[in-house]
Amino acid sequence: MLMDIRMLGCGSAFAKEFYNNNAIVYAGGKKLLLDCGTTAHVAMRKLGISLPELDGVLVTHIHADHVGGLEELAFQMKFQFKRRIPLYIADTLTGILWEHSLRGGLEQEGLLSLSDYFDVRPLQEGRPYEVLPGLTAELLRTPHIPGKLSYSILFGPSFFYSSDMVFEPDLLRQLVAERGVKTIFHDCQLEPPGVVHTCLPQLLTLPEDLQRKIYLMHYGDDQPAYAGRSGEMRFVEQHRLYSF
Ligand SMILES: O=c1ccn([C@@H]2O[C@@H]3COP(=O)(O)O[C@H]3[C@H]2O)c(=O)[nH]1
Ligand SMILES: [Zn+2]
Ligand SMILES: [Zn+2]
Repeated sequence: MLMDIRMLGCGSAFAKEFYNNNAIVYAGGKKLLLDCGTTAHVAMRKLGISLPELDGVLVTHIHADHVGGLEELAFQMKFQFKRRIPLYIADTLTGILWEHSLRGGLEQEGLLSLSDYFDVRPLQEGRPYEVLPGLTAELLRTPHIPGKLSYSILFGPSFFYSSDMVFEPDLLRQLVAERGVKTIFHDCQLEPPGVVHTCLPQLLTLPEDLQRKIYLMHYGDDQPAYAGRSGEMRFVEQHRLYSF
């Protein structure tokens, strides 16, 4: 077994029935928090996961449903648990995360940078890094919002986790054909048009053998109405443990 993954939430940014689309990745007996949105701390509490259990946090891009819980993570780790947790993030995003998102809350006398709170591990796109024992993560820049950096992740040899991204059918085909990807967790806006996300009707145009590899996440509160309407693709269930 390569890795396990449990979504803390599968909801879109504004979903109220589902938590933010964040996850815990398990490998080698360790835990990686994958994005840390506004609802991440409540969702972890529901699952009985306490912050000292985390062995790292990886951030895909800077939207509140993916980074809105980082201030609490930083403060709790700094002052309550007295630990600098590894923060894996694209090298292009470290400055933006601090200057445009976290600095307002975290900066104080003696604490002037991201590194004062986190053990920052900048990742270069296209290179694999060991983020948990025996598990690598490779960032792939994928399009989301015009002018905004966002990175999807290839875990190990065969698990692709989309960040928020627009429909990129050629990339999905290439990942399977050339990179050996066997499983894809993909964001999915249920109703078109897919302007900054991939929407379900677009994913339904993919060939069935590719659809069978895809699990849908980052969906809206109306997801139950789509049961049986996702072709060969399955919806990820939040809090369920998946092994790949
Ligand atoms: O140009 C824009 C920018 C943003 N948005 C909305 O804001 C949300 C931010 O989080 P998200 O990336 O999960 O989803 C985004 C969309 O729902 C949008 O519709 N168009
Ligand atoms: Zn999002
Ligand atoms: Zn986003």
